[in-house]
Amino acid sequence: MSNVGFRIFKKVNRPGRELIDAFAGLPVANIADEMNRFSCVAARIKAVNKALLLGPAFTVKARIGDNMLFHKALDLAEPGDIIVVDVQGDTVNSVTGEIMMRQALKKGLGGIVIDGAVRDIGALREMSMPIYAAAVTPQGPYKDGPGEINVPVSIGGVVVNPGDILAGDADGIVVIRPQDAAVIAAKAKAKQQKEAETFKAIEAGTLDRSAYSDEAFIKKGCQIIDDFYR
Ligand SMILES: O=C([O-])CC(=O)C(=O)O
Ligand SMILES: [Mg+2]
Repeated sequence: MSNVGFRIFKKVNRPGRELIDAFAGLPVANIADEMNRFSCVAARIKAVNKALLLGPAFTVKARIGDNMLFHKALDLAEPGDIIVVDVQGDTVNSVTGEIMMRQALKKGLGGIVIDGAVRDIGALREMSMPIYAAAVTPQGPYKDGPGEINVPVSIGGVVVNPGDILAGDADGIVVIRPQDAAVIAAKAKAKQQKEAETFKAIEAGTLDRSAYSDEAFIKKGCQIIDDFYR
């Protein structure tokens, strides 16, 4: 493929729905913990509404301030897909709004993630489809291209390949490679169950706090002073 920067790959190697659904109901924080606390999209990319994100990535590399390729992705993406838009973090121009998001909703897309800005935020906040973005501005997009569809992109410091699994909640988004997904989902589920037991122990007053005892701190070299600061 020679026309780097202006090309469209129509096919995405999507993981099976069963593999994706293994993450349903798991807090994103627990999933990320089981990836050694890596692979989370930068905190500036936030949920616009309360809808939970889970699905395979359909990627767009957009020219700054331009959404021609994003519009094309709306036509090419399949129900359940998450359109991931890399505009290099630029927030001077919004690259989507209510008209486009109504089309995404109508198509049954899994969600939209933009390392950039949106507009028509009042309507987007009320939508049942998950939308994540870095900023809001009324200043709209141009529609000229170039750009690319379904190549690896970078959003919030994380590489996203077409077909990677994205999971998002109020905390943010984690990106999972399909080949690692089964193991990570199993570990995250076990962690969630362990946390449920921790919550019960907190209520029962039986939670083991020995890791934070005075002895544990002294062993680390901490000075513990039974007096006022003066
Ligand atoms: O003009 C655009 O392409 C973005 C927008 O506001 C909309 O989709 O409503
Ligand atoms: Mg609009």
